[in-house]
Parts: sequence; C-alpha cells; structure tokens
Amino acid sequence: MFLEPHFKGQRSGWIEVICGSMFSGKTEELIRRLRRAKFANQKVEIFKPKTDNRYSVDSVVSHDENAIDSVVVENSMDILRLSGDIRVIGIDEAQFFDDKLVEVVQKLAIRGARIIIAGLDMDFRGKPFGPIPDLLAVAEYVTKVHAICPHCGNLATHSYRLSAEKETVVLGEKDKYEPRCRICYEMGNILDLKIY
Ligand SMILES: Nc1ncnc2c1ncn2[C@@H]1O[C@H](COP(=O)(O)OP(=O)(O)O)[C@@H](O)[C@H]1O
Ligand SMILES: Cc1cn([C@H]2C[C@H](O)[C@@H](COP(=O)(O)O)O2)c(=O)[nH]c1=O
Ligand SMILES: [Zn+2]
Repeated sequence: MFLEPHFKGQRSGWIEVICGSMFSGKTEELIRRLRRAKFANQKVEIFKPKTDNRYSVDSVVSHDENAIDSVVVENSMDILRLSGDIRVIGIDEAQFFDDKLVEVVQKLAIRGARIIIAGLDMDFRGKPFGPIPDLLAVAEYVTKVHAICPHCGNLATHSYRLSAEKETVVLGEKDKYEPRCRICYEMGNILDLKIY
C-alpha cells in the first residue's frame, strides 16, 4: 500500500502515478489517497477528461461504484487554469489527455501541489497509452496495480478488447474489455486472429 511521504521542509510538490490495466483498482486507489488528503484538511480537486462520461458527468466512479466529486475538463491546460491554490490534485483517466499534461503537472508540482494521476499504461493493442509513459518518467512515485485474469487467476496486466472495433479510444466496461495476464492476452489475439 502506498504511504504518503512526510518530508519536513518539502520545497516543492510531487507527482504520483497509479497505472495498470482495466479493473486493476486505479480509480479506487486514487479515491483512497484523495479521501485521506481530505481528512488532513488539505484542499483537494479531482479532474477527469470530457472523453470519459461512462458512469457520471461530475464524479469519478470506480467499477465498484465508489465515487468522489470531480470537475470535467476539455484539456490539460484547463487543469493548470483551474488549480489555483489547490494542495492535492487528482487526475483520473489520464490516458485520454493531450501530451501537454506532462508539462502541466510539472508546473503544478513546482508550485507546491501534490498531483496524483491514474491511467491505463497500455491500450488494447498492448501499446503505451497517451501521455502515461512520459508521466511515469517524470513522477516521483509510481504504483502499478493489477486486476485478476478471469481465465487463469494470475495477475492481469493487459486490457483485452472483446469487441472488433479498431479505434484506440472506445469507451466501455465488461461489455467490451476483459483484464488478462500476458499469456491469456496473447492467446486471445492468436485465436481471434488479431494482429497488432
Ligand atoms: N478481474 C478483476 N480483477 C480485479 N478486480 C475486478 C475484476 N473485475 C472486476 N473487478 C472490480 O473492479 C474493482 C476496481 O475498480 P476500479 O478502481 O474502477 O478499477 P480501474 O480504475 O483500474 O479500472 C475491484 O475492486 C473489483 O471489485
Ligand atoms: C484498453 C482501452 C480502454 N479504453 C477505455 C475503456 C474505458 O472506457 C477506459 C478505461 O477505464 P478504466 O477506469 O481503466 O477501467 O478506457 C479505450 O478507449 N481504449 C483502450 O485501448
Ligand atoms: Zn491468464
């Protein structure tokens, strides 16, 4: 479990990234950290991209329906603009943001904010997703969480797309995706003749 660092005389903020496949608990972990910051009476705000409207327009909601209020933004510059004196900034579904997010969160950290980012590390092709790889590079703290592969019970690292859509961005839940371990993911691609 991630324990908040407690530095005396901290001169700047820092960046945390929580990544993993779908259903791995990224949103739950993000909500847990943000709730703890609220208990510490810190000013907290959570942003999510307009792209993701699956469960709610103004909340971040986990697959288990754990929820926290959020602000929907069009792009990463909106986060910079709206963060003002916020001490702890949460960002969910960060894979859907533009590449400027990397610059934005570094500016916020220099200003003294703690930024907690959750996002998919890989898309359904198993390729790095949006700004996440660059965020992993600049973050002080990285947490990779795992789902359970429903085929074999091993740790799931990949998000297998059950539908035939080819676009990178296709919103969905269990109707369209399944978390899978590396082997079951590869087996699925071979059996379904998916060549990426
Ligand atoms: N195959 C699975 N492995 C692990 N958790 C699963 C699985 N399928 C459904 N879940 C549920 O999903 C929850 C995690 O949801 P969430 O935090 O929204 O994940 P993420 O944001 O990574 O997609 C788990 O606590 C669990 O109840
Ligand atoms: C793998 C993959 C996923 N998506 C979409 C599907 C969901 O709407 C979100 C991920 O949500 P979660 O909180 O991590 O479960 O992303 C996509 O558009 N493209 C993909 O390749
Ligand atoms: Zn498996």
